[in-house]
Amino acid sequence: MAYDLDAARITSLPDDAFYIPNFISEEEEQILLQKLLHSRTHQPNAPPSTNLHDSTSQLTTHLQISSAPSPRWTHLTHRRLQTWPSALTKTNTLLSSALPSWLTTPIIEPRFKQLGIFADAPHGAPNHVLINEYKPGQGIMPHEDGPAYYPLVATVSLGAGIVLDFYGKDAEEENTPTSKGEPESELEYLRVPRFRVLQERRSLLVTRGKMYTDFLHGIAERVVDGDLGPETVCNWGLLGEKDGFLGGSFERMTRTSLTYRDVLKVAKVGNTLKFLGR
Ligand SMILES: O=C(O)CCC(=O)C(=O)O
Ligand SMILES: [Fe+2]
Repeated sequence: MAYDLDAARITSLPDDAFYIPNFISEEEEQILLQKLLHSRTHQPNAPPSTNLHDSTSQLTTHLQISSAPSPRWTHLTHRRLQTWPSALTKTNTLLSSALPSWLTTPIIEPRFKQLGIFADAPHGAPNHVLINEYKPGQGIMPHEDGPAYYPLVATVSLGAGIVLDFYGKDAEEENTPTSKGEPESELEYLRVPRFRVLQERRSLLVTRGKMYTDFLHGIAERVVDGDLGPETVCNWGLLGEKDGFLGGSFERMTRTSLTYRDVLKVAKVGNTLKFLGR
């Protein structure tokens, strides 16, 4: 399949954001979800994989033991998370290690390559993937991804749709009081998103440049995403299957995101082991 990045531009957003529906097939989505289903919860001393047919997991298990922390599910209060190939160090450095093939093919190779989205990134390709899983009612607080990464995130959504909210960084300007009178705390202010992007399952969302550096992004803790339409959803015209959203709302289901990034600082694991061995 050939992709035309410019046709995918979300023109109502500041530079730059792109949306491609049906970026992966249903079969590819199922393979990825199966991989994640069989990942165990993070246990520092977990025994190696016994799945003899799974050479990827054997290889990564070997790498985990010899080098990096185990990238299995870590449970947070509001979602659970995997970090591949490993979490960054305290100085935002990635210990160099290949991504497993199920995260690489076909998403990075050949599709990101065809789109050229990481062509200008320092490593020419993503070297890091965060996987977040959200059950209905779960979300992620407005935040920015920060300077550890080249300012571009490519997100593939699995399992279900979800609305991603973007907020201006200037809190004063963006916040509106939820009630009249003196707010007791900052929490009394309800942040109103400046932009909303509906990410369908199997879609790709790319944000870079100003969209990366000048805005916060978050996912509201809701069980229903509502108020959906051409006026309120920035990528409405680019959606693959609008029919499911014409009623103006949908019930959340479990949604998993793969967020691909290029970590700027990379250390060779060999050097690190030498350093640790001293
Ligand atoms: O799940 C998403 O689409 C957003 C995840 C996110 O913002 C992050 O991991 O930094
Ligand atoms: Fe983020």
